[in-house]
Amino acid sequence: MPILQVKDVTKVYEGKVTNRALNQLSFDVEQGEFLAVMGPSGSGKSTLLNLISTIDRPTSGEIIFNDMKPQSLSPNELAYFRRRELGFVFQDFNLLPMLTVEENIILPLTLDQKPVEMMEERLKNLAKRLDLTSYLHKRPNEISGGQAQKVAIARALIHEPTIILADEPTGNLDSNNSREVLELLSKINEEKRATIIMVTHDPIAASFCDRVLFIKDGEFFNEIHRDDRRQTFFQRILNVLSLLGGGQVGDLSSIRLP
Ligand SMILES: Nc1ncnc2c1ncn2[C@@H]1O[C@H](COP(=O)(O)OP(=O)(O)OP(=O)(O)O)[C@@H](O)[C@H]1O
Repeated sequence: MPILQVKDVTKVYEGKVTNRALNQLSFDVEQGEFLAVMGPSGSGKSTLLNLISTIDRPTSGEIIFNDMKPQSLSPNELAYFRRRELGFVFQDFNLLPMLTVEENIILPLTLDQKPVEMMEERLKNLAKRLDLTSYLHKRPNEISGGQAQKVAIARALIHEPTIILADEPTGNLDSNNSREVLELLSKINEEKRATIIMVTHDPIAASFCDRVLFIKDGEFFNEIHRDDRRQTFFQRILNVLSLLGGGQVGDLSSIRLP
């Protein structure tokens, strides 16, 4: 039974010009999968994340989450559902500058008024696993971008969500920090069987996933599974991207992955 089902989802933005951002898109995500979503600019990736994260509603079609339809929830139930079931990782980290690293990480539990012992226990475990212990008392402006993204990942994990949604999580990082963050996401995915959906423009980032779903003009274009070495998977991702158009695949095809 898939953990997430996107069924015939269409999203039309009405305005002076009607814009069909997604058109009858369907796919499933299994528990424990690490899925990348790729597509040219304007292909509907952010729209899709907004629908999965219940920030917006489809015009038609359904999104089913663990056998449940979030669209049928009341606004209050929906806010709780989002806080409880989803973890978010953004390109620009979205840490609160006035809070310490530690306070940022436990924020989802603070908002849910969880017991202090639970917060301390989970914080201690995560900080150790993600190697954050030495800067827990610093503020976001006192740490590097790579460290900030690790803090954001810890915050996304602390309430043990059903799905982690990551929107270009390496978009603001250099290649070393990107690799560290992607290795961390892979480790969390493998060890905790956490389900991760990651939107990315970066084929190297996508090569860390189990599957890549490609969309074009709001429609399903292709999907490929990683059943071989990462280098081969990376080359296959580049092949699909070159069919999709709009990238600089030629510059990347000679890259050897570390
Ligand atoms: N709120 C909105 N109102 C009207 N049109 C929108 C809105 N949001 C997105 N669109 C349009 O829907 C289409 C898909 O946009 P979306 O942002 O989902 O693409 P994307 O694949 O995430 O692009 P990018 O990679 O550039 O972030 C685009 O044509 C965009 O202009």
